[in-house]
Amino acid sequence: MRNNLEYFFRLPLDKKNEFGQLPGDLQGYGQAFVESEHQTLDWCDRLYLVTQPPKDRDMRPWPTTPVNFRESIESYSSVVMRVTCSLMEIIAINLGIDLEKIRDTYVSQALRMTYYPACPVAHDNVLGISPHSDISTLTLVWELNLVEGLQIKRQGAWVPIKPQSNALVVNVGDFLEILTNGKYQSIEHRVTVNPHKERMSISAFHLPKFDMSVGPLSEIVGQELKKYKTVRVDEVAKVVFSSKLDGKKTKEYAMFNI
Ligand SMILES: O=C(O)CCC(=O)C(=O)O
Ligand SMILES: [Fe+2]
Repeated sequence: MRNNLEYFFRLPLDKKNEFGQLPGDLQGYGQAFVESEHQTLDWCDRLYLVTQPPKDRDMRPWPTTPVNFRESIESYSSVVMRVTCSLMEIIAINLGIDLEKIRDTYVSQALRMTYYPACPVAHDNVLGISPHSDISTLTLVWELNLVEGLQIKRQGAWVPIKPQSNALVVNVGDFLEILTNGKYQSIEHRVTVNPHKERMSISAFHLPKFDMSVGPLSEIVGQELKKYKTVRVDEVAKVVFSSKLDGKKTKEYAMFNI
């Protein structure tokens, strides 16, 4: 997978554009979230694909170069889905809830593969990815070439996450925060640029079924006050995925404080 992704990102632009995003569709190769000519762009290239469940796949933007790329995306997708299922089982036990109650909340998966070129004229305003929290239940991030850049916000300060070989970073997403009425909190994060080294990562977002609504689980809320409204997943996703990632904007749409 690592070699295939690297090979793909190094192809000439016209070859990559054969699998480019089409207007109105987020899937494929490109720089998402370009709203205006005046906005600051994130310093990265992306390949975004919906990978699970298999019936939701649109194969058009799945690259055919290198030849076994599709196969490796498919097997990577199933492996991270299995890891996610195990993590969600542990989370359900930890919360003292029946897994069946949340099984539908991580059945969809999308992979965002990102290439961050080295940025020799690093500038304070340039970021690999602007601060945001993920619109997911759980996100598993693989920092494939072990280059630093990912940072999480902890007690108001940015803390670098040191890449580990043979390890994935697990981010709690906004839907898990909503479902658990804030018991699990989504994490704000960003990616900084590196003046010398390029960086590659794959984020696997696990999301609820698109046509369902998600709100705090009654078993978890109990006598507490509900902190979030019940929202339709497709509506939240439409708003968030079509706007530039930005911590505040995501929170505005996803946190739903009453
Ligand atoms: O590149 C990374 O390490 C994280 C990327 C990320 O936050 C995202 O794709 O949402
Ligand atoms: Fe993220």
